[in-house]
Amino acid sequence: MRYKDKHQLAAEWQSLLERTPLALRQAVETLVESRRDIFADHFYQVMLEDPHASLFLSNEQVKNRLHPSMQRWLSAMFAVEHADFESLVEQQEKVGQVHARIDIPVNLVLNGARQLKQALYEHINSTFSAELSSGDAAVYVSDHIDMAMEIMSHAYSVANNRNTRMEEAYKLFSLTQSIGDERERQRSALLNWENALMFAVAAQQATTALPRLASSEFGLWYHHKACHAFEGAPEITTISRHIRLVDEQWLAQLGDPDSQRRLTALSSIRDAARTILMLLDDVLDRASGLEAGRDSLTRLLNRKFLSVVLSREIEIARHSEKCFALLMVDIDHFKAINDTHGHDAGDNVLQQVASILDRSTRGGDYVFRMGGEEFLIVLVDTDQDGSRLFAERLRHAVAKEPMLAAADTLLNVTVSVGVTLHDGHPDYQRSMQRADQALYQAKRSGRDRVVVAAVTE
Ligand SMILES: Nc1nc2c(ncn2[C@@H]2O[C@H](COP(=O)(O)OP(=O)(O)OP(=O)(O)O)[C@@H](O)[C@H]2O)c(=O)[nH]1
Repeated sequence: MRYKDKHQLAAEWQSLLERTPLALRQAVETLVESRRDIFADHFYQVMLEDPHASLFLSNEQVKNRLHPSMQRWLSAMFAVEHADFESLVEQQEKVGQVHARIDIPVNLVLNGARQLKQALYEHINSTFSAELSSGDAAVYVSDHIDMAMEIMSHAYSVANNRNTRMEEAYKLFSLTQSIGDERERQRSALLNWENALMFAVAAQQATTALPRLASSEFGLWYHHKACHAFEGAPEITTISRHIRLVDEQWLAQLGDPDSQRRLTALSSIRDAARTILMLLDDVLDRASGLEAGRDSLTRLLNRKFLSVVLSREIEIARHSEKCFALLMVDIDHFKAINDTHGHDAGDNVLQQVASILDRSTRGGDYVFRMGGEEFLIVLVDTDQDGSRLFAERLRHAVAKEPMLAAADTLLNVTVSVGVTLHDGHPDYQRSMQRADQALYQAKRSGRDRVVVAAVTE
């Protein structure tokens, strides 16, 4: 069932607000505005005492940024006038998405909300005058925070499910890197089943003893691995339907006393096997290219697995002395290569640069093609000096290798590199932005250079 849309949530929130008398809302707004720093302080103090929560909050940058944003959130939540409830809903969704990206457990978020409510109740009780019901104010505060939590939790679970599916797909992809071998193996497994079936038919075996496609070597691989790895692909539903048709309909019809019907069944089975092979080829073709995680031109990882990789590296960095660096690498004046020598020449250059990046990195590093002529290297187990040195070596390696753009065209190509170290902040998008800015600076200051972004506390 679909969850309420933004419009419904906004309307629900508005009616919640309108149930509370204006004077009471005004009093809560005044209280929140005058003490929002106290509430934010209380929140951090209590949460930092929780060893699980402090993993996410103890970083200096989190404190510096989240403290003011928590205060802004409180002000927005308890404003008397809300010009636009949909944007209030969107704000909560964004918070939920950040929580998912950071991978903060939902119980910690709920605990945080409870702590805030507690602090608000205490201040309401101690400051409200007799003519304003502190009980009603507490209900109002509680309903509002619950509403925000409901929206955050939904956004969190949507994003979290996506992350989990991505992670599983990534693991499977790493396990089944050799799509070519798999294709051949399953192709012959399906043909083996077909041969075994023909043999059994020729030997006039009872229909109940005929080999079922679903329990054949191919059927088992398909059910246990392919369905999982390629979940959601349209071909999967059709292949499953064909397997069912074969097992439940055509095999039974092979025992029909009418020879014409038996022949029809045999040819239907053959057609079904051909269709399955064809559809499987389509799925595997896509899997060996872009969708499985590798960019089809350069064979580098494509950015869809970036969040899986960075979340894991952040988790590793949390428990180790060593850090990782992000290197944003961009080919200089690439458009001019395309414009002067053609798109194919551009593609050749992209492949050669990608190959240098791949060769220059160690087994534990990751190289992504972010799109166009931009690449991202996740350099593991490094520090500021190490990552700068690596980036400089990479820049030299590209500059000194003439690129074969076409049979008779050798080009000198350079790259600009923006480098940054992961700063301990649980949200990797911040480091990505820093690397981007460093790259921008490298471009602005003349290209063919490395700029290392300082990690500011
Ligand atoms: N051949 C080829 N070109 C691509 C591909 N993807 C993107 N491009 C082209 O890459 C060019 C990138 O140009 P810009 O973003 O202007 O950058 P630039 O010319 O490298 O300039 P600077 O980055 O500022 O040094 C565009 O012309 C894109 O069309 C691809 O897969 N193959």
